[in-house]
Amino acid sequence: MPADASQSAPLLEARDLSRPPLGPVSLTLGAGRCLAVTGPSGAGKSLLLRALADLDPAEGTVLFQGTERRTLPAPEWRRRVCYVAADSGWWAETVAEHMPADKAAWRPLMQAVGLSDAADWPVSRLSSGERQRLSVVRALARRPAVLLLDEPTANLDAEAAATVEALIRHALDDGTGIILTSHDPAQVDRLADHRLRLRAGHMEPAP
Ligand SMILES: Nc1ncnc2c1ncn2[C@@H]1O[C@H](COP(=O)(O)OP(=O)(O)OP(=O)(O)O)[C@@H](O)[C@H]1O
Repeated sequence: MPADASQSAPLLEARDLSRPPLGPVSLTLGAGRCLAVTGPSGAGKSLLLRALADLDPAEGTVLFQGTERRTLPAPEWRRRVCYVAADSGWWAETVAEHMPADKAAWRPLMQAVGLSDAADWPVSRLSSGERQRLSVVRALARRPAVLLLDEPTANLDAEAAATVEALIRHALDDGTGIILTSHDPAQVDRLADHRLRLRAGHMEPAP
């Protein structure tokens, strides 16, 4: 049985997704639902998120609201299905240069993660925890329909992690579908409606 995090029509659906050593994996995700992908280090969690975002070549079928991934140009797909790495890249000089032109889309999010002054900061000064919080802000500011969060609080202390979890909850309330990986069972309990457990690239039945 595929892991099922859908409530109504699926936002995202994967059928027999495979990218050795990952797969085959099948799942569905509905609007406003959160699917947690768990499993030991090296189980294939990041490979799964990257395959869903079309960042690596993969076999199988992935659909966004019934539209197959291969029928859409990659940038368009990634606008809808947005992957946020645990340690994502920053290429321009300042934080603001990575954000959309509409400041209203991201100023409140920056404030929510305790970084209201960070817009003019050079990216070279960012700590790993600041980078991680701002990566989530950067992704949410573009309002993707599906957000794929790879260990979104891995570099954060409890207080900063709570601000990111609050953003995640807010996005879920707004109807965003979220798939996250986590090594923190308590976080999975707090956020996830459904779980998918991987081991050595294969789906394990939920405990
Ligand atoms: N490009 C690649 N080609 C072949 N194997 C890869 C590739 N990238 C990663 N792997 C391997 O696939 C396995 C799964 O990697 P992945 O990064 O998805 O693990 P993970 O579950 O996210 O682990 P962690 O919890 O440590 O982040 C690992 O054994 C890794 O070495």
